[in-house]
Amino acid sequence: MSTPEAAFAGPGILLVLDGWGQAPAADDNALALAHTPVLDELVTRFPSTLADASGEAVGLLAGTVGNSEIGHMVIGAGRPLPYDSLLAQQAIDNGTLRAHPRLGTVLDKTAAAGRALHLIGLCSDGQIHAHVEHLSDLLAAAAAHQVSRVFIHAITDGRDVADHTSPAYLAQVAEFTDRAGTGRIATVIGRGYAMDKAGSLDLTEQAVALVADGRGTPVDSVDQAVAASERGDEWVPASVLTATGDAAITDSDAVVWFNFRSDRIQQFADRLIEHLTATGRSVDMLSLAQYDTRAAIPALVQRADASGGLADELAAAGLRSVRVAEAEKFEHVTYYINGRDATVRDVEEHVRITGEGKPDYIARPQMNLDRVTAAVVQAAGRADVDLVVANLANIDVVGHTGHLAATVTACEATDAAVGQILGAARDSGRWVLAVGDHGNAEKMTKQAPDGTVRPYGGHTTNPVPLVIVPAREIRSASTLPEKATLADVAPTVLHLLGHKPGSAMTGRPLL
Ligand SMILES: O=C(O)[C@H](O)COP(=O)(O)O
Ligand SMILES: [Mn+2]
Ligand SMILES: [Mn+2]
Repeated sequence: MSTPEAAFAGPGILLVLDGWGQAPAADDNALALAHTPVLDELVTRFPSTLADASGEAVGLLAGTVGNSEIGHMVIGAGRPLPYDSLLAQQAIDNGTLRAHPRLGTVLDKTAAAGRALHLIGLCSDGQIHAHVEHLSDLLAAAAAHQVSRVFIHAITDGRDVADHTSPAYLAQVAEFTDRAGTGRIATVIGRGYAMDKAGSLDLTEQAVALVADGRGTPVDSVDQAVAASERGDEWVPASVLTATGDAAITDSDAVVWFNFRSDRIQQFADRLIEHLTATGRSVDMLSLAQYDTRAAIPALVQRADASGGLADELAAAGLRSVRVAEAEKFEHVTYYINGRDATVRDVEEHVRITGEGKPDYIARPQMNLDRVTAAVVQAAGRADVDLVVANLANIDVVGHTGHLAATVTACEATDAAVGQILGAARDSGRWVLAVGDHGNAEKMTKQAPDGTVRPYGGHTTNPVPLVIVPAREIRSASTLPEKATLADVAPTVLHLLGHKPGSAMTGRPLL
């Protein structure tokens, strides 16, 4: 293998700009609207390309938007990884989900005892946490096993899909139950409550009380539940469908979670398990894919092996890395980039930046970026650190508000931070590889099914910029291939550090 051009070789910084996608300038492109002299110069002055960060290139179904988990996992693994959404869809398409022995056993037991099956999950087709159609397959399985009492506890989205679309998804659920001949929506609640992951247990407890004990506002219809929210689909208050009748979880019932992604449902699952145990209710519980809960829940779809990635290669080579991100993306530069592996290797240091109080992303789009930047600059100045891995969260996290002006400010704050980090890299003789993990802020509107164009804070299928800034100020003759994917990042990083890509990596060094 060739050695990297001298200007690039040596210690470096891998900088993930979360939600940094590429799209032509438009009046809903926050990145293009923002004044970003540093980012603009980066892509014109240094070797750069566009990398695929969505769909099959990273291990998702074709045409599926990227997300932070698969994005960071593929950046770390150096190869596409079949993600949980893809594995669930394959299991549905080839019939193995419906025929899963674990599911069959639980459904038979539930049917024989005349107990209820509770299906809990996010009802949208955002395909980041869940796909409402997966519910349809579980309903068919319940019907095949003659489970007659099936209660759906629907979580409304408005984040991975355009806001105010939840009535359409709930109508789709009603079609599924009609088709299967079993199941009724029993409760509705917004994901802001049911899928909090910031440890705000007061929110989670509302979802637990709703699903476990039927405590919520009585409503006559799902539309009434949705209309009661003053902050869109994410914040639909805990609502009980009176027409469905008592759907509280009783002893010996079964619960199946149909979100495939763990991060935002595990807090709810943990608290529900604890609440049921504390109140003497023993249930059979399954989840569509594996969750990182305190108590293990048997899963219907197993995770792909993500070992042999950057973390393993750095450890084998004895290369020290410092990981820096604020709380929102801390797991992404540690757990996910390490292949969903919670081991902290001897040569790794993890720096988690936390703010004070509850974050308000619209009022403070800067978040705690100044402290993230300071930590990166500090780590970059250390001679014993081979690689600094950092995530700048603002473009994505603020982008999710769907608030254009705040997102523009987030882009500008990120631009200034990148400028400081580039300065520190120059001072310490480091190269910088900057890359997005998926698109977000370059597209802040979306056309709803009814044709209206609405603010949209979710992710996109756009490619992401990938730039390599040399350690020394020279005019480099190097160019990057026209096409790249996130799988090329780890091989490139190892190459710049003077090492070969790992044998499990299928991506290639871009220089
Ligand atoms: O959970 C979220 O905030 C969004 O649904 C997905 O965003 P992420 O993939 O960037 O976490
Ligand atoms: Mn992300
Ligand atoms: Mn995101």
